[in-house]
Amino acid sequence: MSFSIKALYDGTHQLSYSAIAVVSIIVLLIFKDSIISVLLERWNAWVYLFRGAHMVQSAYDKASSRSRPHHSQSYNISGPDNDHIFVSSKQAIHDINRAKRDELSLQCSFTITPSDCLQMFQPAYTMLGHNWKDERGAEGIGYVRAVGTLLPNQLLKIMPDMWEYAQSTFDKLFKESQAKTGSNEASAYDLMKHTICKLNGHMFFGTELGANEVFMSTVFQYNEIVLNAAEVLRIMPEWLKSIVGPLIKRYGGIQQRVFSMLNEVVIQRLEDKKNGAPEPNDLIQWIINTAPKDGSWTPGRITYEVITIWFGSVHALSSTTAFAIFDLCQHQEYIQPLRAEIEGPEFEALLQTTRGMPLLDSFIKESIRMNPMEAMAGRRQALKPFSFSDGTKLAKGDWTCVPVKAMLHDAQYFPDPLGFNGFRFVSPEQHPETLRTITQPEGPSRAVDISPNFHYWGIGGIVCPGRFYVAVAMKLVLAHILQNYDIDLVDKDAQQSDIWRTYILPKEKIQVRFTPRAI
Ligand code: HEM
Repeated sequence: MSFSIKALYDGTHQLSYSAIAVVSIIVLLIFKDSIISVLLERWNAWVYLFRGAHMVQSAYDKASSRSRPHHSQSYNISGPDNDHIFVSSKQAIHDINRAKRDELSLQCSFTITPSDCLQMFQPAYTMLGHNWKDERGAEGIGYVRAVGTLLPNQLLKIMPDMWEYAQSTFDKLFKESQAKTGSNEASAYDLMKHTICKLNGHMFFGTELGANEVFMSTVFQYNEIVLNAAEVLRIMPEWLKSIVGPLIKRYGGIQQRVFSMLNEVVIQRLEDKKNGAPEPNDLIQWIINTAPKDGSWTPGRITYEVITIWFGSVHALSSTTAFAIFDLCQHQEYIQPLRAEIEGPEFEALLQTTRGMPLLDSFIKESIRMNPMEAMAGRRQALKPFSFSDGTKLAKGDWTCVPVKAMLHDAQYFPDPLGFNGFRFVSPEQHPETLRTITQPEGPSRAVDISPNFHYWGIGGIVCPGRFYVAVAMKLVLAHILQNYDIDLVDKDAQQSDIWRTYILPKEKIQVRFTPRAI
């Protein structure tokens, strides 16, 4: 055996081992603080993968206990990809909103915009290598008008079909599950993923593809692959990613099939538009109509835009609806007043106006408040050094965001923050006699409203334009279930969510008993 540290080698291994040990201990003692902090940081970054949402909450609790109300201090949380400096005071959020475009990027952290794609979906391997420019707006934000203006404007027209799909899809899926398992018990999350996929399929892809069983089942599989594969790829070092990524890209030819089928429709639609043919009412068409006017987008580019919005929409909506089903099971006292609302004139008002059903709306908002599927919102990156009014500083490249879940569970904004008060967002006069719950001090509000305490839909310049559709889709699906089934959790004590990074997702294995009602 030979040693490279010759100076420590005196001919007897015994002595050289001891010398190395002594030197190592001295080095460790001198650099102990830095070594411990590096190890802790790395350790925390990995713990973050499994407990990110809890870490955000406990750091928020600590910071809040040190500060005056409404002045919560900022704090830093390290993740494997990057650190995040969390801010939550009104002033700090105001600082983010008034930041100039060259100070804080308007990149979007959620599931939809180009930068999300780059980080969350790993498009190089999950979207046939589509190369997005990593800046919101770099290639136009027509999609915001498509989803936030054209879709709500058309909701009234597409709602009768949505209602039809909500009913027929859920019942069909339930019967299939019943036939397979011989019982009324089924995974609520799985049922919601399929139901929402069908509902959204109609709104996104219209009659050509929305009603095409082959396309819809392929796009469902594609959804599952992208979300799971992208997370696996995100934690891999680059060299391993370059080996595993191409395998995912080729997996079953699914990406290619979805792309080709959709792209074919886009090409046909562009042709029809040139010829002045009547336009269908779906997201493919709205994206075509809001693409840059200079015609710089190829059919492929339009196809990718539709696919990206598709992923975020199905994933977020099915998780949120599954959580609402868990809440209905756990808080059975709300079922009777909600059924009364569905069976009364309010449901008709919803179908006539896309608005209405204040009790169900409040229940959904409370479910969202209790189970937001993300612990952080409003992520922005400092493009140059940036100072908040309270002195918190961001160096160039740092990320900042808002601890959305912790704020939704904070008593200074929501009385009885950890209690489920399904009708807290309607006025006390609207509370059914049998069920009086506490209300919000600021007065009634709707699930889609944005307010200084409710950052669930994003903050400042980037808020979810799909939220109007979300509210309608959830109301229709929940109304159908409430009207036609008694529901019940099979295991009332089971943990209902999984945490991955700062995402909080419903557990797939949670079974709900859907007992058809004799109506
Ligand atoms: C419950 C379901 C949903 C939740 C919780 C949700 C949440 C969000 C949030 C928090 C943002 C802002 C991102 C940020 O600040 O980092 C966002 C953006 C966005 N969402 Fe949603 N979303 C949902 C469903 C949908 C649906 C169904 C659609 C499409 C139909 C949609 C389309 C979009 C788009 C296009 C953006 C980007 C907005 C922009 O860049 O200005 N979302 N969403």
